[in-house]
Amino acid sequence: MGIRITPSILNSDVSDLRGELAKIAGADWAHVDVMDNHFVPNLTWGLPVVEAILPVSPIPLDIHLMITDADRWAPAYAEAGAQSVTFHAEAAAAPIRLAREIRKHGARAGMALRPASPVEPYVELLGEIDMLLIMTVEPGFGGQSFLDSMLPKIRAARRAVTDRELDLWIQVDGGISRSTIERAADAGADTFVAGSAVYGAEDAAAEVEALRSLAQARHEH
Ligand SMILES: O=C(CO)[C@@H](O)[C@H](O)COP(=O)(O)O
Repeated sequence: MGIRITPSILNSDVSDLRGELAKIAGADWAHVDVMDNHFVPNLTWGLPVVEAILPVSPIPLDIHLMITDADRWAPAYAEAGAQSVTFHAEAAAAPIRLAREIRKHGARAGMALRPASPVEPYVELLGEIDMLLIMTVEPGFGGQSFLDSMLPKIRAARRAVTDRELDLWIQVDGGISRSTIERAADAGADTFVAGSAVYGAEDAAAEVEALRSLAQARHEH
């Protein structure tokens, strides 16, 4: 199973996004949190900022939409050139149609679940998406503690993927660091968002590699 490290730029120095993206050139994707102050109590950036950083990013962009009107906005991020676009299951009125539309524009389609949302109601939908994002903190802010209570959900998702022989990545987001990534990898996650762990480190590039080795070692275990 492949491992992907996808650092979140939420807690980077946003006055220098180009420079901050350059620091994580060795990662797989840059994770970009779009928040609308409705779905979550925080406001970040939207399509114009994503369009501005797409051409200067050394790695593909992974867009995580924490917005209420996902059906309206998600396809535009795919059309702009994001490699992956993730909407929240709780926010999408027509998740299957939306996933198909994202894919039609050439991007990978992701679906995210808040901590309170179980995976079971969505298992029949997994064949329509490329990635399931399991939030391991309450969405909205970086720097929170990893919720160990999400481990059974990650395990349940991994079981569903294995049973159905799906080619689906399981991404975890929130509180991922050197001290939590192994637990998430053991439970079945293969794609890891890390915000403050990477941008709070002395050497962001080295931190990406440290996280990658820890997760890789668990999967080879
Ligand atoms: O989506 C979010 C927060 O809602 C994340 O992507 C955070 O940016 C992760 O930050 P850390 O928990 O790793 O500091």
